[in-house]
Amino acid sequence: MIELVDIAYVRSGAADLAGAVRFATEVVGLEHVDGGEPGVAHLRADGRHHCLAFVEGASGVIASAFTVADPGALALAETELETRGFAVRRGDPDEARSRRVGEFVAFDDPFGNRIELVVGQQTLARPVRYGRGAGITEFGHLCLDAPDVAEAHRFWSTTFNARASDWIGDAACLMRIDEVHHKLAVFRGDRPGLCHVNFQVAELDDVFRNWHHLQEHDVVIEMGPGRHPQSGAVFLYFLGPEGLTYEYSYGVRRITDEAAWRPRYFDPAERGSIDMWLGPTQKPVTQPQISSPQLVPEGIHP
Ligand SMILES: O=C(O)c1cccc(O)c1O
Ligand SMILES: [Fe+2]
Repeated sequence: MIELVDIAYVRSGAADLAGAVRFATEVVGLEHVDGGEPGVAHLRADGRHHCLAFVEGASGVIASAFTVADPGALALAETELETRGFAVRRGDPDEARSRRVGEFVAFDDPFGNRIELVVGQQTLARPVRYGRGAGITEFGHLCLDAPDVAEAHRFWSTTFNARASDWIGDAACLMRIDEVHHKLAVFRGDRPGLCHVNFQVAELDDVFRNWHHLQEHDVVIEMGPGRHPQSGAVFLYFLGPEGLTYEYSYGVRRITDEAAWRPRYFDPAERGSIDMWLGPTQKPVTQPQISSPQLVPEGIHP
């Protein structure tokens, strides 16, 4: 079993790189860390050098990354994935540099989501220069799509150390890799892709201030403000450029008594199973996984 220590970043293709960066900084509130790398923009939310990278090119998610403990753990992970029949590719030094990691490997999950396992993700010592006072405190979680959520849970909980914290029937599984209620979620969707990236905010008020700010800037609100009964977080989903859905949330549950926690099974047909405030619900837009032919420069295919 491979131990995931944390989420690291999402890498996403942007047809309009400047527009994606403008939205991520001025609307979402992230910092643009200028890495002097043409065609790549790094966005920062917390101590990590970045948790979101836009790469100029076709829109779509390129990869979602998780941290493992150290190079030894990464080498073991590589072997373990190969033993389980996955094609694994080691990133080359230029690719690792662009990701601000020491080393990484890439593979596709059983549903076609490109996953990267990394070690040595850079931390920046200086405080985050948030693009706007949205109240962001950290990169909270990422959510992938898969056609079979139970199968996705089986994959993440047997190959990796992910544990189900809660289920929304066969529509979603929320999984933890540390005390946070979930750092990884899988939503049911026909095709692989990134359902959303989540940023935690400091106060309840931030969610509502951000809601007004988004409305003033004509941003498409996909769902919320509402409260998820699973993590207990107050949330707001909204659609950014390039088909990327962002979520702000406040007040995510921490599971401190690991042995005592039992996952709950919410009924997706119950009104309120995703929003206790019974707001209008719709599945957030998924940013499709970039298909492998377009991935050649970035991809794992020889
Ligand atoms: O925070 C949650 O509990 C949650 C529940 C359903 C869907 C989500 O995206 C969530 O973040
Ligand atoms: Fe979420």
